[in-house]
Amino acid sequence: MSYAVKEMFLTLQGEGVNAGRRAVFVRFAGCNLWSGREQDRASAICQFCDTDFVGTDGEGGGRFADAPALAAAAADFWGPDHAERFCVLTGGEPMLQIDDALVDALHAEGFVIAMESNGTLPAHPGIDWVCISPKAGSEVVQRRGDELKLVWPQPGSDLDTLEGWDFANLLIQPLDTGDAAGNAASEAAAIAVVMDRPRWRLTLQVHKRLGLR
Ligand SMILES: C[S@@+](CC[C@H](N)C(=O)[O-])C[C@H]1O[C@@H](n2cnc3c(N)ncnc32)[C@H](O)[C@@H]1O
Ligand SMILES: Nc1nc2[nH]cc(C(=O)O)c2c(=O)[nH]1
Ligand code: SF4
Ligand SMILES: [Mg+2]
Repeated sequence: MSYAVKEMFLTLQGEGVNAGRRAVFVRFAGCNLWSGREQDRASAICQFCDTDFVGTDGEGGGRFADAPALAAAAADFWGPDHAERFCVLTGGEPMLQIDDALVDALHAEGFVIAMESNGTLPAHPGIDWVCISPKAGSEVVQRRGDELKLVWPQPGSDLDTLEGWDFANLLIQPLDTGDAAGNAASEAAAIAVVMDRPRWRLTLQVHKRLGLR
């Protein structure tokens, strides 16, 4: 199978339990909860997306003919050292494209594989770190994993229900509204959740604060 990748880059994981870790990001093109076109945003299931995942024209992006080609490109971004190789598969919705061949090829290059998914498709069992970020109004089938990362506030999502799922870490991530006042309100709302429910921890998108990708 070939893979449509919007962009690929080396950075720090900015979110979640692995925040601060050196990582190659592979951003797959396409999502099942929004077309990615601004004119469709208001009618999409997921309306707050902060990401351009349309097409394959980003830096490091392209159509990769097969899994070894994609994995070799990720290894090039990491560099020759094999120690601690870590990649994050995101998008868009990465589970639309991740398959056995890709997981095997990334493992063969020595990568620990993390994934950021909306959970509407089952996670590939070979993924080493599964992060699920549920979206209100979607049917989440992947109800177990390493971290559940809820963007907040999110009308229609129920914290009690999510606490019943099988995740090792429960994280609240303030909604990036695109403006300072909105972001301050999101942060206050997220802090209030943690103060009220000690099972949850605050996670911030630190790459945005640091000016990283
Ligand atoms: C762009 S998504 C791609 C992966 C997958 N489609 C998903 O939604 O989990 C990556 C992460 O960014 C989060 N995210 C998207 N838009 C956001 C926003 N405006 N504010 C905060 N987090 C956001 C998502 O919830 C997800 O955890
Ligand atoms: N640095 C950095 N960390 C991230 N963690 C999750 C991201 C994503 O868009 O999936 C992301 C991203 O876009 N950049
Ligand atoms: S599910 Fe993820 S990639 Fe798709 S629109 Fe929502 S945040 Fe963006
Ligand atoms: Mg992002």
